[in-house]
Amino acid sequence: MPVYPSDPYPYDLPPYIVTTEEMRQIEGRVFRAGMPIAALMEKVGQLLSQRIQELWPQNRYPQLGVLVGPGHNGGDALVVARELMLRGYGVILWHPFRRAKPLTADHLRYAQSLGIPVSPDINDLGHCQGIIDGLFGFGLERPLTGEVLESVSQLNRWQKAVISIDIPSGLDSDRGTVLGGAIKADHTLCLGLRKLGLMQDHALDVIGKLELIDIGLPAKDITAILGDRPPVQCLTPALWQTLPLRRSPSTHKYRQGHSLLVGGSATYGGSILLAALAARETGVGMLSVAVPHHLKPLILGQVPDALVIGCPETKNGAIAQLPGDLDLGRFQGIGCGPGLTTETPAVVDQLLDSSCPLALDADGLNLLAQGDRLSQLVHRKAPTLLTPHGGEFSRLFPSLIQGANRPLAARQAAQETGAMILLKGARTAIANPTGQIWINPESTPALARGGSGDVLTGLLAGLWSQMEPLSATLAATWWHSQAGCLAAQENTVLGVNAWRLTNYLIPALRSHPID
Ligand SMILES: NC(=O)C1=CN([C@@H]2O[C@H](COP(=O)(O)OP(=O)(O)OC[C@H]3O[C@@H](n4cnc5c(N)ncnc54)[C@H](OP(=O)(O)O)[C@@H]3O)[C@@H](O)[C@H]2O)[C@@H](O)CC1
Ligand SMILES: Nc1ncnc2c1ncn2[C@@H]1O[C@H](COP(=O)(O)OP(=O)(O)O)[C@@H](O)[C@H]1O
Ligand SMILES: [K+]
Repeated sequence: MPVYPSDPYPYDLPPYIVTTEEMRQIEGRVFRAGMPIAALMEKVGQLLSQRIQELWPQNRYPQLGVLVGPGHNGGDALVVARELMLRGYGVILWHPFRRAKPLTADHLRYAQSLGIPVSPDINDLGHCQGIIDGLFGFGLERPLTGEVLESVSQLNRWQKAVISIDIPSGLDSDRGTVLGGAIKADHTLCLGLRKLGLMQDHALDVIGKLELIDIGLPAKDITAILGDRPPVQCLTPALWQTLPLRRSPSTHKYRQGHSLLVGGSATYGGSILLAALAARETGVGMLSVAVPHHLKPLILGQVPDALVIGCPETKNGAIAQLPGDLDLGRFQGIGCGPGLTTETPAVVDQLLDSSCPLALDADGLNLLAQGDRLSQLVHRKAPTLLTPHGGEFSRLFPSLIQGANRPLAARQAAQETGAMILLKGARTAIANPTGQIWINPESTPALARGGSGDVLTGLLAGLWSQMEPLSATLAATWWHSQAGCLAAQENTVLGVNAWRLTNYLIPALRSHPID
């Protein structure tokens, strides 16, 4: 199973993610330059037909139902319907609309001239093995209603195999929200460039497996529209090449970075251990772990190569303070938060006051949300990363409506705080203060369990001591989810506990050739 769908991006552009408006502007340049709309539609239809035949061989999918909308998404679907019929598939069209765009109307008329049946009744598609969804693409402007909505619900109840063209119909192509109702697709064949709405956590159950179909949009048209904007793009396997895997023979441990992890408590002893186990897989030269005194034997027992700093502790077994002689200037990457509890804000204040690159997670974030710490963050000079999951993000940034558009909310939070924001989720979004956004297109629900985030914090702390912070953050996020995917592949989606995840970090790394 390819862990990452092959990305047909031949023009070495970043794998951009676009808004509906940006897509329209790019396509507008192509049409103004002379590409006939009908020609592009025909090209798109041929590309889609080829891919659908690979996904749905005729012997297993002899009868196909095609949903034909009133716009060019419907036009695409009609080209596909005709081409598949000519290749021997049984095809029936569903088109309940009274009017359609001229090009779509022409294709409908031609399909009918070829004898392809058209019905306004969705039940006439009940015998089909597969449904191709060409109802709406990025032109959907308002919620589905009436008969269209009822038919979409009926179709979803059938639970047939569904391939959506460009976007599952009913989905808002920017926000990924459902407008009244939406087709639930097994595959979404996205045309040309990924739409922002397809990268939203809440849309994933509707999208199914997302594939990009290269329709030959010239790089010059893409960069003409996107070039001067802070890009929104996907993480890609190229990140494997950025990991610090090349070492000079003459290196020594002090040249491979020194990271510090701060956390752990009587209530939460394991999370800091998980972070430490992950940090050491990054090959960091030295790893220090500051924990309450009573946890020192636990860490030493499991991570004997770590320098464990036993800290004075509160009566509840949390860190009361960092040792006075701890020189934070020795560290090039600090990860603070796993299992910390919110008992001792002074620990976070001390780290925030330091000039160290700092990643705050879990209770480190909950303490940051208290008082005016967050508003002061913009004055911090050293690189700072916040790694909230949805709940922590809402506590930190209650005014930012992340639900509808998590990547844009992360961007706004980054611009407000001057920190990098890694908003964890099914499609983790990373934003930096200049407005750039990266979205991880590939992960696994196997990670949706306690401890997964602690492993990420360890990777971040370990890589921040060896790489430039942004590259380290992107690489850690990619590495973390790829390890999760590999672990799920070999242990089922239920078998990826955080401890096992730490044991899949090196196998995931090893499974990708390093040039
Ligand atoms: N541009 C190109 O040539 C290319 C485009 N491509 C393909 O075309 C898609 C974009 O095409 P599009 O712009 O025609 O929009 P699309 O989503 O097909 O239809 C929207 C239409 O539906 C209507 N409508 C809206 N809401 C409605 C509702 N709730 N209930 C009922 N009707 C509703 C609305 O009409 P209205 O009623 O608003 O007048 C509008 O006309 C794109 O996703 C890709 O697949 C690619 O092939 C590349 C080349
Ligand atoms: N449905 C999902 N699909 C993919 N990744 C997920 C999903 N749910 C959570 N994750 C990932 O799992 C990790 C969970 O982190 P977090 O909630 O902080 O866990 P904890 O703090 O308990 O360690 C994050 O990296 C997140 O991106
Ligand atoms: K569609």
